[in-house]
Amino acid sequence: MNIALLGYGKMGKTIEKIAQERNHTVVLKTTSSDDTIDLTKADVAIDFSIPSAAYVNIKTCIEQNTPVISGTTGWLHNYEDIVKLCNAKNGTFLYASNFSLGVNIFFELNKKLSQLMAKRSDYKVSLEEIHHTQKLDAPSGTAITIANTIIGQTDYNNWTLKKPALSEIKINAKRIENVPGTHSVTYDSKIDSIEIKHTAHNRKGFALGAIVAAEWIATKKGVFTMNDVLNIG
Ligand SMILES: NC(=O)C1=CN([C@@H]2O[C@H](COP(=O)(O)OP(=O)(O)OC[C@H]3O[C@@H](n4cnc5c(N)ncnc54)[C@H](OP(=O)(O)O)[C@@H]3O)[C@@H](O)[C@H]2O)C=CC1
Ligand SMILES: O=C(O)C1=N[C@H](C(=O)O)C[C@H](O)C1
Repeated sequence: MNIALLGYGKMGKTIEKIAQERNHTVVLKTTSSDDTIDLTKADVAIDFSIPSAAYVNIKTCIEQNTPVISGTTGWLHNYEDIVKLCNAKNGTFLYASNFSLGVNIFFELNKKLSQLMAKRSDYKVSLEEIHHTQKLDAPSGTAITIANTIIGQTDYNNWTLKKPALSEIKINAKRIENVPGTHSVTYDSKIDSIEIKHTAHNRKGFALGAIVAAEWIATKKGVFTMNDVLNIG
């Protein structure tokens, strides 16, 4: 498969290595210094760029009729626009806040736990995410996915980085040098605590998941999620 990498930073470089190990060819790499994207040679595009660039990158892929997956976080206020464009152009698009298999299993645990805790008003939920200090957005896209799942299953109606109201989920976003990504969900009562936690030891899980998703969407049409790729959920 010929792959275009939109964004060639920490993730772009890790994805390139895994793509080559799986006998794919990287035919294009773009960074902040590229004004144009020519996808003529690409079978699929993978966007891991920055929040302010992702929308244009994804839109360009759809307009050039190239299946695109995006792992960039912090641009989701434009997600519905992309879905509309993709459907109108009969294109192919997949977004995931986290491509790693481990986190996608963790998402399912979070869903099940939130169902079990839904009516347990003696427990208060909170989230913590820890990432490296270069990260541009807070909270992480993964933490937002986790919080939205809990909101969908319980009486919580919002998440916040600030002091939470009773109906809000507090997200603690910590920035520590070199941490690839750690997420935990804690339910606290006066009697005990229940915690689930995922710790990424490096970026290989994110990158492998992105390549597997790119292989999967290359021949499909529509808007997809990692649940479609991994057949879970
Ligand atoms: N969904 C998931 O599983 C994961 C998501 N992420 C997300 O992926 C994104 C990238 O992460 P990471 O690789 O660590 O970040 P980096 O900062 O290491 O890399 C970002 C890259 O994007 C490039 N870039 C900036 N503007 C543009 C543009 N207009 N077009 C194309 N490329 C551009 C930068 O170029 P330059 O060097 O010139 O500035 C750089 O190469 C983040 O949003 C992060 O949250 C990260 C890990 C996993
Ligand atoms: O910026 C990162 O590094 C990561 N970003 C994603 C997020 O915001 O959830 C996924 C992963 O945790 C690493």
